[in-house]
Formats: sequence, C-alpha cells, structure tokens
Amino acid sequence: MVDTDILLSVESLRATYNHTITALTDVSFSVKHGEIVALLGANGAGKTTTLKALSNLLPAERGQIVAGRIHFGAIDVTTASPAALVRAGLVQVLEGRHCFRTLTVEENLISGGLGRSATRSEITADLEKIYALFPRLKEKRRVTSGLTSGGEQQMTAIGRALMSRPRLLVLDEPSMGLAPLVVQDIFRTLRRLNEEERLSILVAEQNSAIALKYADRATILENGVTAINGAAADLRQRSEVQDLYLGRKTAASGHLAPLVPATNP
Ligand SMILES: Nc1ncnc2c1ncn2[C@@H]1O[C@H](COP(=O)(O)OP(=O)(O)OP(=O)(O)O)[C@@H](O)[C@H]1O
Repeated sequence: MVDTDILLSVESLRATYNHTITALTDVSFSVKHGEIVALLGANGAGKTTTLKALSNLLPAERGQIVAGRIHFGAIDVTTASPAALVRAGLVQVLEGRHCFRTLTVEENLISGGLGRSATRSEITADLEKIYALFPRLKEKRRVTSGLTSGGEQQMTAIGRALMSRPRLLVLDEPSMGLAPLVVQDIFRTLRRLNEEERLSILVAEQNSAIALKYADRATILENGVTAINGAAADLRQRSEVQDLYLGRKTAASGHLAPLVPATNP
C-alpha cells in the first residue's frame, strides 16, 4: 500500500564509490509531509553520501547506488536528473554553504529563484520573506558574500534554497563551524518555516543535541546502516543515545540496539 503521507522514502539503500568502497550498506528512512527529520551519525557514518544519493549527485563523485529505492513523491530519484529533482521541489543546502563569494548576499538569494522562471514581483516578495526570516541578511544585502560571517553565509545558502520554493529542504550539517547561538537561531528559523509554511525538512547533523531538540523524528546511521528510526523525543530519552550521541561517551565505545526495526516507520 502506498502511504500518501510520505514525501521521501529511502529503502534498503546501498551505495559505493569507485565500485569498491562501500559507503552505505542498508539505509532506510522516510520523511512525511510537514515533518522535520534528522539524519544523525558519527564521522563517516554515511550522512553526506545519503543526501547526495537523494539528489542523484553520486555519479559526479564516481559514486553509485547499487541497491535499494528512493522515491520523492512519485519520482524515482535514481532515474531523475539533479536539475529535475530541484524543479520537483527537492532542494539541498550542501555541506560547506557554497555561496557565490563574489556576489552580494542579495545576488546570491536572487540566483536561487532563477531556475523557476519567477517574475520580478515574485522575486521581490520572496526576498522580503527571507529578510523577515533572517533580518541579518537584510542588513548585509549589499555586502559581498565572501566578506560575511560563517553564520551569515549559512543563512544566505538557506535563503537561496528557499528562493526556489522547495517542497523538501535538505541541509547537510548547517551547524558546522558556527557559534552555538547562531546555530540555535538557524534551527529556530527552520522550525518556524516548518510550522508556518509546513515546509518538510531533512537535516543531517553531527550536533545531535540540537537536531533532536528541533526534529520530529530521527534516523541514526552507523557505518552505512540505519541503526535506529524513531521519534526524536523518544531518542532523547534513551540512555545509549545520550551516551553515544549526546556527549556522555564517545561514539566509538559502543553500538545502538534498534528501538524499532530499521525500516520505514
Ligand atoms: N568521494 C568519495 N570517494 C570515496 N569515498 C568516499 C567519498 N565520500 C565519502 N566517502 C566514504 O564514504 C563513507 C561515508 O562518508 P560520508 O561523507 O557519507 O559520511 P558522513 O556521515 O557524512 O561523515 P562526516 O560527518 O564526516 O561528513 C566514508 O567511509 C567516506 O570515507
């Protein structure tokens, strides 16, 4: 039976690089309409590889999906181009932010709306929305992005993704290298977008504490395998999650026992 609540489904995904390095062995999770889902795991667990697979970006890095299924709505992601997926509403903010450093903040934002042939008034209205979400960007709109702070670049990258009006916003480690207050601010804004616009969000994070605070559900990857799919509130209470991912011990010291079978909930 097809679950119409599900926007993105990943089933038994297996992926390699160069046909030799197995990065993902068995990854399964889903994102329902209107949910925030966190994808967690230690360094090298497979978060970025999973996100790249969702936008069919692995071939650019000599990566291959060798088994499993990914559906974004009715679209089979494995047969769609990255550009077609963006047009369908699956939009990523890649790790490292990747602003156009020589363009101003506002030019960066506008570039996000170009792919959907928006009118000038639509672009202006969307810019105002983004400035309301991130007032810092309004102050900096005429500044060259390369001269703005890491937090402002992250906000610019998120704003640029929003300009293409995503149905699913995917973010890879938005907290990376940012001060805790800036990270709080960014996650609060993501929650606001989720609540006010019912934007569905998938966020890969090493900062499990902040991700579990703001997500509805979470998936924890260990060595390319889904170890747990569960409600974020439940995961926060589990002592082994606290030990391994919320700072009580290091992740290398143990493994998680599944809370629920590691399939789509
Ligand atoms: N371009 C690549 N070529 C070969 N192997 C890669 C490539 N990218 C990632 N890998 C390998 O795939 C595995 C998963 O890496 P991935 O970057 O997906 O993990 P991650 O959870 O995002 O880690 P991090 O949090 O450190 O970014 C690792 O063993 C990594 O070394």
